[in-house]
Amino acid sequence: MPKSFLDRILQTKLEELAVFTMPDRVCEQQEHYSLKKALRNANHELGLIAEVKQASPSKGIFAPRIIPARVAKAYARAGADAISVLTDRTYFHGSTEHLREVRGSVQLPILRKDFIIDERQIEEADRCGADAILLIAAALDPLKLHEFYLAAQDRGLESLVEVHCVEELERILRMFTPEIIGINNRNLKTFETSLSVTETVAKVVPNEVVLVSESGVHKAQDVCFLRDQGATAALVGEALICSGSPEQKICDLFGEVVKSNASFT
Ligand SMILES: O=P(O)(O)OC[C@@H](O)[C@@H](O)c1c[nH]c2ccccc12
Repeated sequence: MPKSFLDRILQTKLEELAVFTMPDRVCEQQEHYSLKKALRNANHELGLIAEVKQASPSKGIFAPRIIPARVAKAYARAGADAISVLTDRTYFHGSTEHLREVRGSVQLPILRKDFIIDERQIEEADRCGADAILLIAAALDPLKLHEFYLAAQDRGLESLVEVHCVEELERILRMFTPEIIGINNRNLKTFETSLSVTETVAKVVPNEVVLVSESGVHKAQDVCFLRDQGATAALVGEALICSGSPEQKICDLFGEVVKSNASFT
């Protein structure tokens, strides 16, 4: 059997973690912002986590010259409820530096987007200014995932638990009920996206959970569709970054801000 792409990414992570050094704290951290509360109290009819993303394994580098802090400020001005920052260097050209820069530029919850397989990465996220971390069900067994979820909680960090299919979700739900569940519309083998993944998996997500639909959102109809499936929020990267004007694109996709509580500096 050829190794799956996720296996390759996880192998690289292991190698990187072998030479890991813990960074200093970004600043005397104030209280964490709550991702869950921000999404429940969204500025648009569907919440938005806007992602700072320069590259992906399927597309290569599509935004070589973005300035993360500047992009994050534009997202905040347009009414994004939270910011996701990719920190994986090898496959997504991100970095924890981006996380620090974004932390210094917006007063919104920040999600650290990476492949977390070691508790040290949770402390690192905290030190670099994140408010939440991503935990990928396909990368962790449910026991480990729950352990990391609790470790994050101990630090005041929330977790977005990402699944790709009903089976993955059911395995997690047998163990515990996460407060925020992300359904990734991207097939990790083919990299194709289909919002029908959210349509199928959303039916199994308990009502009280904050449901985030991730990847493959490009049009205003996509946003309407996801709202109809019961999503609380969408996580959007490429469509915003590649648009040339993230502010305009957010307005095109999400419409008018229905309630302005965005704060930014
Ligand atoms: O650029 P898109 O199609 O809007 O997707 C954003 C986000 O969902 C995607 O970057 C993502 C979802 N889950 C991940 C896990 C690791 C790395 C990246 C991701």
